[in-house]
Amino acid sequence: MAEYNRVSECVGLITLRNPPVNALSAAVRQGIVDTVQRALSDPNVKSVVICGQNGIFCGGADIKEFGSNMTGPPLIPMIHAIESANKPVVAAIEGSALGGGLELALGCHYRIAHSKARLGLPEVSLGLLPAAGGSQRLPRLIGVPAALNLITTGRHVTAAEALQLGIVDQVTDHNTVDAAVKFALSVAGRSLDPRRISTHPCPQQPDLDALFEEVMQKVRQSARGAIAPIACVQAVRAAATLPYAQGMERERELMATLFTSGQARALQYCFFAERAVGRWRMPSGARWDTSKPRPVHKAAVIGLGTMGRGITVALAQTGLSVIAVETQEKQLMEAKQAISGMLERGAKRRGVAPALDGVIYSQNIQAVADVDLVIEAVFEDIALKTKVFQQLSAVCKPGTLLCTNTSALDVDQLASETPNPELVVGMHFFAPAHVMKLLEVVYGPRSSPQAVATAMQLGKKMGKASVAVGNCRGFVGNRMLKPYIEEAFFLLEEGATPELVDQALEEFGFPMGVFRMSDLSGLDVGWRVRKGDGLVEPGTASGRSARIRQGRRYSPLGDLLCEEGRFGQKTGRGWYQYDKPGSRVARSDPWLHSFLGAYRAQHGLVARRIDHQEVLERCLYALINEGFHILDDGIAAGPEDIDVIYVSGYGWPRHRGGPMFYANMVGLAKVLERLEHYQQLHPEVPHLQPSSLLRRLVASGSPPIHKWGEAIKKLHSQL
Ligand SMILES: CCCCCC/C=C/CC(=O)SCCNC(=O)CCNC(=O)[C@H](O)C(C)(C)COP(=O)(O)OP(=O)(O)OC[C@H]1O[C@@H](n2cnc3c(N)ncnc32)[C@H](O)[C@@H]1OP(=O)(O)O
Repeated sequence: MAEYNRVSECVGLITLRNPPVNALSAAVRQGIVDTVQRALSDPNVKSVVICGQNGIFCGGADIKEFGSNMTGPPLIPMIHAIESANKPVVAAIEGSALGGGLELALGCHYRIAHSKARLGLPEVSLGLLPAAGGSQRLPRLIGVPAALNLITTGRHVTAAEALQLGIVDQVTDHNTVDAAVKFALSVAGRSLDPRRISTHPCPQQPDLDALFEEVMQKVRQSARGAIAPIACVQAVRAAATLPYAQGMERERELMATLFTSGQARALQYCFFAERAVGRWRMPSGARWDTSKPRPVHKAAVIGLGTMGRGITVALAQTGLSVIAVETQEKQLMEAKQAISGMLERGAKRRGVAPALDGVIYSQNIQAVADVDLVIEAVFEDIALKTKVFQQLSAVCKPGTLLCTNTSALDVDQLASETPNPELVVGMHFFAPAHVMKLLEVVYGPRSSPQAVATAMQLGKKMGKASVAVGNCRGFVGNRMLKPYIEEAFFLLEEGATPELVDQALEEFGFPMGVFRMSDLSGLDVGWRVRKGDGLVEPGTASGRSARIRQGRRYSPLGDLLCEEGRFGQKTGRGWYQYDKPGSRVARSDPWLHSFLGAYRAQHGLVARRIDHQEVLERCLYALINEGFHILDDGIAAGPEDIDVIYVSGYGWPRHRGGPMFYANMVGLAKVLERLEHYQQLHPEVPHLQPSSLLRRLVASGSPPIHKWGEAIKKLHSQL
C-alpha cells in the first residue's frame, strides 16, 4: 500500500509500503492512485514527493503477480496521471529503483537519488521489456544509444552514473527524503511542461538505421535464442522513430507476446530459484534458518594451481585475509605473480584498490594455524588430499572448518580421515574460480549444519550462486554431465559428427556444444577419470564386445583421441583442429571424420542420419533423467537446486530455466515416453532407463514443478 502525509506544510509525501522491496503489487498501485489524487486535490499541497519505506524506493512490479490474473489499477495510466499532474512530483530514490520502480520515477517530474542508490530496467532478465512506458521515456531522456545499452542488458547503474546520464537531477549523501522535500519546495509553481518526458522528442541520432542494425546484430549473437533482448531493441526503435502514443502501442504489442512466453516463465522461475537455494535444507532436517554460520575473518588456501589461485582471488576480493600455501618455491612465486595480476585486473574493472595486502604467501602449512576456514585445492589424488587433511587437523586451531575443492573424490572419505568429520565440507568451485558464479557446497552425513551454513554464507559473500548438495560421485553437476557426454559419444558412433551435435546444442542455447567444451577443458581430464575407473583399455579392439565395459555400453572414442595426443585446444587438436596449440577457433577436422568412418567400419557400425531433435532428446533427456535420480536419492533438495547449478555453472540457457524446469515445460509424460523409446533401442545403456521418480511423478498426474517437493515427499512416504 502507500501512506500519505503532509510535510513542511505544503508537500504531500507518499511512502510506498510493501516489504521487502516495495514491489508494485495491486495494493501498492491502488495506494499510489489514491494518494496522488489526494495530494493533487488538496489546495494546501504545492508539490509531492514519492519515496519508499525502509531505504528502498521500489523493486518494480510484483513478479509474483505475473502468473495470476492481475487485478488493481494498471501501471501505465497510473504513471501517466503522475506525469500529467499540475503540481511537481519528485521521486526520492534510496536503495533501488528498478523496472516498474524506475518507470514510476520517470513519470515524476524530478528525481533525487541517494549516492548509494542503484537504478535500472532489468525486465529483459525476466524475459520482458520495460512496458510501463520505460522503453519510450528512457530514450527520450538519455538518448537512444545509452537507453539501448541499459534496456537490452538490464544492468543497474549507480547514482553517479545515473546523474551523468541525466536519469536523475540530483544526488545526495544525506537524507534523501529531506533533500527531495526541500527540492520539491524549491520547484513549486514552476512550469512542468519541460519536465514531462513523454512530450520530449527523442534526441537526434545520426545514422539511426546503422545504429539499430549494429545493436540488433550484437544482441542476436549474445541472446542465444532469447527473445526479450530483441523485443527491447524493437521497442527502443519505436521510441526513436514514432510519436510517443504510437511508440506506447508498439511497446504494448511487444510486451503482450513476451508476457505469456515460456521464456519469461523460465527466467522468472530462475529469479526465484536463485533465492530459494539460499534456504537450504539437509536430509537430517538441518536448515538454513536454524543453523548459525561461524564468523570467517581469516581463510587459507592449500595448493596454488589454477583452482587454488582463483579461489584465493575470490576470497581476497571479499575482504578476507588469506594465507595462500604452496610447498614448492617456484610454484609459489609463479602463483603470487598470477594472483596479484588477477587482483589488480579485477580491482581496475571494479574501480577499487586491489586487495594485494590481503594475501600472505607461505610454503609452510603451519602458517594456517589461526585461520577460521581452509580450502584445500591440491591435485586430485585421494592419498595426497588425505595427507593434507591430516596435517591440517594437527595444525589448525580447534573448530577450523576444513573444506575440499575436490570435484571427483569422496568428501566423506576425506572427512573420516580427520578427528572432526563434522568440520569437513566440500566447496566445489568451477574454473576460473574467481569468475564462475557456481559453488556446490557438499555435505556428508557427518558434516555439521554449522559447517554447511558457514560455507554457504561464505559463498554468498563471494557473490556465488551457492547450492548445498549431498555427497555422491560427481555431486550434482558432474553426475548429470556424465550421461550427457556419453550420449554424445554414442551419437558419433551411430553416424553424427561433433559439428552436428554441437550445432544442435548451441542452437538450443548452450554457449558451446559438448565437443567444443570438451576441447576447451581438455580431453585428458575425462581420460584420467575413466582410467581411474578401470574403463580404459588401450588400443583398438574391434567388434561389439570392445564397446561393452563393466556390463554396459561404452564408447572408447575419447580414449582413442587421447592416445593420439589429441587433448583439445591445448594440443591444437581434439574433436576439432586449431591453428596452433592454445588457439580458440575450432575448425572442422577432416582427419577426425575419416577416423570416425574407420572406427565405425572396424566396429561394424553403419552410420545413419541423425537429426537435431534426436541429439537434444538423447543428450538432454539422459541428463534430466539423472537429475530425477538425484532428487530421488535426496542429493539435491529440490529441482531449483539442480536448475541453479546448471544455469550458473554449466551454460544451460537461462531462458530455458534449467534442465528440470525444461522437463516440466516439455511435459514429464513426453520425457518419459522418449526415454522409454531410446531405452528400447539401446537396452545396454542404463542411463536411458527412466528413473523411478519420473515414472511415479507421471503416474501421479505430472504435478507442476513447484509441487514436485510435496509429490516427492508423498511418494517417498508411500514406499
Ligand atoms: C501485460 C502488462 C503487464 C505490465 C507489467 C509491468 C511490468 C513491469 C516490469 C517490472 O517491474 S518487472 C520487475 C523488475 N524488477 C526487478 O527485476 C528487480 C528484482 N529484484 C531485485 O533485483 C532484488 O530483489 C533487489 C530489489 C535489488 C533487492 O535485492 P536484495 O539482495 O536486497 O534482496 P533479494 O533477496 O533479491 O529479494 C528479497 C525478497 O524480495 C523478493 N523480490 C524482490 N524483487 C521482487 C519483485 N519485483 N517482485 C516480487 N518479489 C520480489 C525476492 O524474491 C526475495 O524474496 P524471496 O522470498 O527470498 O524470494
